[in-house]
Amino acid sequence: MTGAAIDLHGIGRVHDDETRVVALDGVDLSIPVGRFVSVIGPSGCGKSTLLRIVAGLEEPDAGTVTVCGTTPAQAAEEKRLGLVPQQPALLPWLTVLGNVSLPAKVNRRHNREPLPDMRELLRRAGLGDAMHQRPAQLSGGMRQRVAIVRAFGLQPDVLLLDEPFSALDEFTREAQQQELLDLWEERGATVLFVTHSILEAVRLSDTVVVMAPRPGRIVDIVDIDLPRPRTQELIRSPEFHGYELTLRERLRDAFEQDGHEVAS
Ligand SMILES: Nc1ncnc2c1ncn2[C@@H]1O[C@H](COP(=O)(O)OP(=O)(O)OP(=O)(O)O)[C@@H](O)[C@H]1O
Repeated sequence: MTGAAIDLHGIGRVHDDETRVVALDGVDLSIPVGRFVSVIGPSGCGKSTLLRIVAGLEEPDAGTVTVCGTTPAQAAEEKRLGLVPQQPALLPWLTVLGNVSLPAKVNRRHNREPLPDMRELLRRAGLGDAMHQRPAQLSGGMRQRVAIVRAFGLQPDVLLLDEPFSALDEFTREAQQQELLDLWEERGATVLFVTHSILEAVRLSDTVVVMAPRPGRIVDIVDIDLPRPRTQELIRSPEFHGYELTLRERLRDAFEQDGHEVAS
């Protein structure tokens, strides 16, 4: 597949409760195949709504959305789409191995590539010893890692992740970021990744999309023109720091537009 993996044109979404919050307004975004794109922005600027629309879990009120050249519903049906939500929804009565294996067992996949070895994926995610435990026996961070392995296990063309590492301590977070990058590079998947962390966005992404709230919209798109792998040395470099500063400025603008005062 070539061209855009995700294409959004004029996306609008108003939540139809009494608040009539304009969660998204006039969102245009085209993400080429294989790109790693992060979305950052103040709380409530519509990041999760955007992800849910791409995942086909919510319908936009305006505009069009295409995923892998088709509708989100069709892409999801064909298992081209994987979603890691903010709260991992694991089945409590299944073991970790059972949880990550289930989607591939119950769904027909769009291609005939052999399924990955789930045990191996779990070991790589540091969950080898937890394979036969149930979700209730795991920490929040471990549950989130199970959700990531489950999404990757389906080998989707497009992977959507909503703040997947926010519950992890710093070192586990770094290890999981690396694991995600390794899987992304191996698979050539397109990734749309929501985060609140500027460092995480610069470390992982080809492109960072900055959003602002009320109405939720895209205010900037910044390409991260840094080589990979993004080593600790690179992370400490002036070039890396320059991108962090740029994004911090753009985010500050987004906060101020939302009526917040930001200390300098
Ligand atoms: N189901 C819903 N019903 C009504 N309003 C909603 C609903 N879901 C989200 N909203 C509102 O839409 C706006 C965008 O919400 P969304 O969750 O997409 O933001 P976000 O940028 O992901 O926030 P956060 O960073 O806090 O997760 C917010 O004002 C939120 O209150």
